[in-house]
Amino acid sequence: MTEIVDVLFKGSHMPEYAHPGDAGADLISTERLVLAPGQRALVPTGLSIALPEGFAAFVVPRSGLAARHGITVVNSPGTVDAGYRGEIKVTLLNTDSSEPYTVEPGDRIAQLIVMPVPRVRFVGVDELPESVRGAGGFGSTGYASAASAQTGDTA
Ligand SMILES: O=c1ccn([C@H]2C[C@H](O)[C@@H](COP(=O)(O)OP(=O)(O)OP(=O)(O)O)O2)c(=O)[nH]1
Ligand SMILES: [Mg+2]
Repeated sequence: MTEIVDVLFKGSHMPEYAHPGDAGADLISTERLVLAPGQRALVPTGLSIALPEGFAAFVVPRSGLAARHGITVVNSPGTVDAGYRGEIKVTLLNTDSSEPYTVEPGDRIAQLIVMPVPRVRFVGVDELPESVRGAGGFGSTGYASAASAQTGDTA
C-alpha cells in the first residue's frame, strides 16, 4: 500500500521519518530534564496533530534508547485519538537502576506510528464462535522451544 495520508500538524518541529519506509516518525522533547534511575516524566513534544477519522497514532519507545539506556515509554503504546488536538506528550521512564538520563531540547525521545483503526460495533452474544486457540493464553503454549511446548516441557 503506497497511499499517502495527510496528517496536519502544528509545532516548530515536523515529525520526521529517518528513512523511507520507516513506520515511526521521531518525536522530540522541547524541554531539558534529568530522569533519575526509576523516575518517569511527562515530556512535552511541542507537537499537535489532526488525524483523519479512522486513524490513530501510537507513541512507542525508540529501541536504541531502550537498549543503551533503559529509556522506555510507560504506557507504550501511548494512544493518540483522531479527535485529540492537544500537545502530544511522552511518558518517559528511566528503567536503569543506577544511571540518570538527561534529555536535551531537540532530542528524539520516542516515535509516532500512524495506523488505520476500524470503527467497530460491539455485539453482545451468549456464546462466542469456537476457535482453535479457545481460551488458552498467558503462556498456554509454553515458554521454551515449540518442540518442548508440544510435550508440555517448559524448562
Ligand atoms: O502517550 C500518550 C497518550 C495519550 N496522549 C494524548 C492523546 C490522547 O488522545 C489523549 C488521551 O489519551 P488516553 O485515552 O490514553 O488517556 P486517558 O487517561 O484515558 O485520558 P482521557 O480520559 O482524556 O481519554 O492523551 C498523549 O499525548 N500521549
Ligand atoms: Mg481515554
